[in-house]
Amino acid sequence: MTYLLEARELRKQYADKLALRGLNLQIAPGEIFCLLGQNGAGKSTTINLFLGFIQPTSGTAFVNGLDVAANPLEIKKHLAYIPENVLLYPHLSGLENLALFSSLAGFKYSESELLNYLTDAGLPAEAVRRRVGTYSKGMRQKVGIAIAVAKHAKVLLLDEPTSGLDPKASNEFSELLHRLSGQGTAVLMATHDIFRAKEVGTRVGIMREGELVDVRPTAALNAQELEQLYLNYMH
Ligand SMILES: Nc1ncnc2c1ncn2[C@@H]1O[C@H](COP(=O)(O)OP(=O)(O)OP(=O)(O)O)[C@@H](O)[C@H]1O
Repeated sequence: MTYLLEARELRKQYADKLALRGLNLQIAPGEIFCLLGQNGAGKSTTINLFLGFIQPTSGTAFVNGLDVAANPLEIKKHLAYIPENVLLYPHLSGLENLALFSSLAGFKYSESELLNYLTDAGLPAEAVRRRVGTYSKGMRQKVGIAIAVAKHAKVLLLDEPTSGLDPKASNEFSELLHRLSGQGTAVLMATHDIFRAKEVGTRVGIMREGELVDVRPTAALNAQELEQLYLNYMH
């Protein structure tokens, strides 16, 4: 099987900090893998290596079977990145942002198709023509998801996507992820939210000091057991 995301002995040394110590990870289509770990554990470094934002010191990150370092442009077609604060053009509407980003990815849609993507992602109809500068964080996340779906991204990389969202928005976000994973999208999500990880993830991985110290299928744990497991590793 071709994994949509794979890390082989991935290492990242910053000037004076070994941030990732030989990560091995495989994420299949339809999986939602949640990375848990304290501040500084190496979660964002992992995501940034898959995005090609930074270069590995050694080892390889693969997206859809392609070495990220050797195919920096090609892999971007397969990826959508949703950070805590989705970066959009604030002076453009949600509709205009979606039109712009999907055309940059090579897709031209009619207005009604664009509207469908936005409403499917849960953006209220009243907001679609409003400037993004007036949107809440949850609304920007929804535009981010609409962009991911419109560009047919096979992989979603999420860094703290639900941090600061209210419970309803966070729950809607989880439902969207479930829907996308049902269609075969692979998701890697860094989060501090153990409850959300248990609820949305198919597997959770616990990172400590640049190492993946435990990986579990979420179905095998309840939220309390997961919290206990996490805390045990943090001592
Ligand atoms: N550009 C950089 N230069 C030097 N050190 C860095 C750099 N980026 C990250 N680090 C260090 O690498 C380690 C891993 O950082 P990383 O951001 O991956 O952690 P994280 O698990 O995402 O943390 P958080 O939960 O706070 O986002 C930390 O010790 C951090 O200080």
